[in-house]
Amino acid sequence: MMLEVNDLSLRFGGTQALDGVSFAVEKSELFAIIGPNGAGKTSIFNCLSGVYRPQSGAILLDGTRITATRPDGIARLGVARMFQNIELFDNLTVLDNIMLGRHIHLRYSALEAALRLGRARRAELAARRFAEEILDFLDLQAVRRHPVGMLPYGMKKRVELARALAMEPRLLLLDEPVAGMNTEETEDMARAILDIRAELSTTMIMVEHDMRLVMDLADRVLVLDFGRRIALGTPREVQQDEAVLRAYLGGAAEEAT
Ligand SMILES: Nc1ncnc2c1ncn2[C@@H]1O[C@H](COP(=O)(O)OP(=O)(O)OP(=O)(O)O)[C@@H](O)[C@H]1O
Repeated sequence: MMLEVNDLSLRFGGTQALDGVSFAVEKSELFAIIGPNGAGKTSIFNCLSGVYRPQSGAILLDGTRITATRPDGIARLGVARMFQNIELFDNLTVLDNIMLGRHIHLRYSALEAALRLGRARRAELAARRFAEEILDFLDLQAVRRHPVGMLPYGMKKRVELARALAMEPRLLLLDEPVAGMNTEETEDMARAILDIRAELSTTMIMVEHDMRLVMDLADRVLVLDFGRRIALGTPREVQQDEAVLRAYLGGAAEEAT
């Protein structure tokens, strides 16, 4: 298993955000986490990326315990996150935003960087080549020199995805990747996610409210309600699960069936 989450609990004062949640994600899997508002989805992402520290339980990435690792350490271990709210630099170009995502891979000393010699120069060139590949891969070449602030919403999200991919993550966290998108933008994003899985074999965990997208794309789905795991299985399995239907009574899960 590439990721193991064992008996994770997280509390905020009187609120039990996560209550003994366990699941495991296989390498190259596209894993989804769903649940009604306040179910604990974002809390899991925040634990996985080191933003929150759970009171109990363990998170293992390729066997290494990362439960108490800080966000920068987790990023360096290869966990990248595409945020729900766009966190790009509006005044910088698409290419520069993507290059920034790459900087944690450029491990050279300040002196080398200043002199732009040897290792630094080679690393910079490799980063540039890789950024170009990602621009091709996500069909962003036409806007590479455009300031991100000028782009339409759907394309900004694609740049955000490109920046996360630039870290060559072994685990990519997608935080509501199609929130606020129209039908066409949603289809583009779905295709990009499928391309990433098919061609890069990146392991992905997606939190998403769009049931149709989750059911179409995910290999397996974890369903949370009030911080507890109520179901885990294939999209077909969770859609037929009694507890899931109850949690979503009158909600999106029924629409998707
Ligand atoms: N920083 C925090 N301080 C206090 N309570 C929090 C904090 N973060 C989350 N919570 C609480 O923990 C519970 C789970 O929240 P979380 O954001 O993980 O749910 P969610 O499933 O992502 O919800 P949504 O679908 O609305 O984004 C909620 O009751 C929420 O109010």
